[in-house]
Amino acid sequence: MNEGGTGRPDARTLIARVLDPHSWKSWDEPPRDRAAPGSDYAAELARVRARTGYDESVVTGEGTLDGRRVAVAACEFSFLAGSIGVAAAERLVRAVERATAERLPLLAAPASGGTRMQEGALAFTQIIKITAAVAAHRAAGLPYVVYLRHPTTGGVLASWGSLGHVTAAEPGALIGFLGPRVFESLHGYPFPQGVQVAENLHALGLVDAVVSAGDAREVAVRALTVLCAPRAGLDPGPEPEEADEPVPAWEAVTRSRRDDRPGVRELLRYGARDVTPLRGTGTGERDPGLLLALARFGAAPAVVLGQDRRRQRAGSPLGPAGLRVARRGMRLAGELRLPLVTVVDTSGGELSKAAEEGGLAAEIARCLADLVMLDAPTVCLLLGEGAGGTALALLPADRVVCAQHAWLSPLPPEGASALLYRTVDFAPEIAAAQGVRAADLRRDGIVDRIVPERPDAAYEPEEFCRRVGRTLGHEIAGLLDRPEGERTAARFARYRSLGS
Ligand SMILES: CC(C)(COP(=O)(O)OP(=O)(O)OC[C@H]1O[C@@H](n2cnc3c(N)ncnc32)[C@H](O)[C@@H]1OP(=O)(O)O)[C@@H](O)C(=O)NCCC(=O)NCCSC(=O)CC(=O)O
Repeated sequence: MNEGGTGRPDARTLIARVLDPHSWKSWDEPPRDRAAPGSDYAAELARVRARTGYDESVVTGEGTLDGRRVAVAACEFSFLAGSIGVAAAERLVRAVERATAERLPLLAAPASGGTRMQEGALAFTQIIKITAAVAAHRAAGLPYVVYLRHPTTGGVLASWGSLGHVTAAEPGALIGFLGPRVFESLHGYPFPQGVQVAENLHALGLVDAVVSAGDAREVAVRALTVLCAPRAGLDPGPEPEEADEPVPAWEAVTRSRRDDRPGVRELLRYGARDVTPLRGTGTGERDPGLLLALARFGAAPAVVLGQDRRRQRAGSPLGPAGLRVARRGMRLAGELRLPLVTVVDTSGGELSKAAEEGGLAAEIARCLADLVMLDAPTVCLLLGEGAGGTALALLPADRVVCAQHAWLSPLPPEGASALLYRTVDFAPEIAAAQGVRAADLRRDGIVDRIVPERPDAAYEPEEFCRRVGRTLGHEIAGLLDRPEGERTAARFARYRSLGS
């Protein structure tokens, strides 16, 4: 076991820690060096090979992870800083192509100084073929999970390091495009501290998690349990219970606003399993009001994107970034043909200069468009409040499930009252007149199923969340058993016929 005196595992040690014991099989063939015989570079390669026991900066192969066959590509930093020349790139690309051909999920663990300087421009362009191979793997609907290790820089971060469906990073790892040593030599002063650090990238929504090498196995197992879950033949369980007693509209509105009403976090805690939270857009934007996660409801896998009412109330109203996070979830679901569960629970979107300038209305439009067009089974859960365009943005699913006291309305009832009568006093009457309740929504073909509250989700949060989880699992299993074309045609017909 070589920790290189850094406390960080080398490539082989990391692979042995993550995969099932004795399951590793190398795919590596001897590298075809670009170094001219007798050159300094050839001598350097020979020295590094003798010193490290690695024949190149990249190690590839397969093994099992909790019994599941996976392909693996990892960098070895002690070998010329994990830099990527033609031979390393060729090895990497062959492994990605083999993973695609054999329909294996791919785990990548880069740690690199980027393009290998000794090989110049041709090495630089290898980034393209690596990216193309990873893109083709993803386009084949196969999961790609990345663990960014210390340090990951340059063209490696700008290609296979940044293309994961899920991306974790090593604690304290230096992760940045520009090598800080290069920056300092060029400019004469150091690059700002605390920028190119895993924790900062996590805070900003550029990576999903910061995970020690010791915990990487568990995180990968959990993510793949969802990403690789069967997409057909799931047991839908018994027919879920339904609520048939309509409640007065204003009662539903007031109950939906209780502080102790369970939200999307409680739903994931009590009603789901194998939850992997994802962070932000993955491209540097986040919004605490929108939670994104992988999870399972019973056996049914899902990408969950949920409006977190508590976070919204605590000063993070749902803005355009939140809807861009939601659209990341939609892309993930579409690419991997994973069922999508959207959770609506919002008293309305952010009303501010920043939200307007950030394109809130346009993001609502793009969410609606992405969701109605999505090539994946979709279920919407109306969980509580459902006011305005940011609620509607997550609604148009194949199936819509509504909690008994949830509601949907173009504005909060107080806003509608103010709009019509210049006072909020008529909110209860307006709520009743606008047909916002679960029973009204079902009558109008907007909702398919109402989940009972006994008598209020706030009184029975755990049991209510389990009931909702069972209902979502049932709906997903039913959708997965329908041919995709039929499912999307039905979705179109459903929303085309609203009101007609
Ligand atoms: C990655 C690092 C932060 C690691 O710093 P450390 O202090 O841990 O290690 P170090 O700098 O001593 O590097 C270890 C050894 O690897 C060598 N080394 C580092 N990066 C290399 C590279 N890309 N090609 C060839 N050798 C490289 C160093 O010269 C050194 O050699 P020796 O031990 O013999 O002294 C730093 O090396 C660095 O800033 N590298 C440059 C990163 C970068 O800007 N890459 C962009 C490349 S162009 C690219 O990738 C394309 C693009 O940007 O789009």
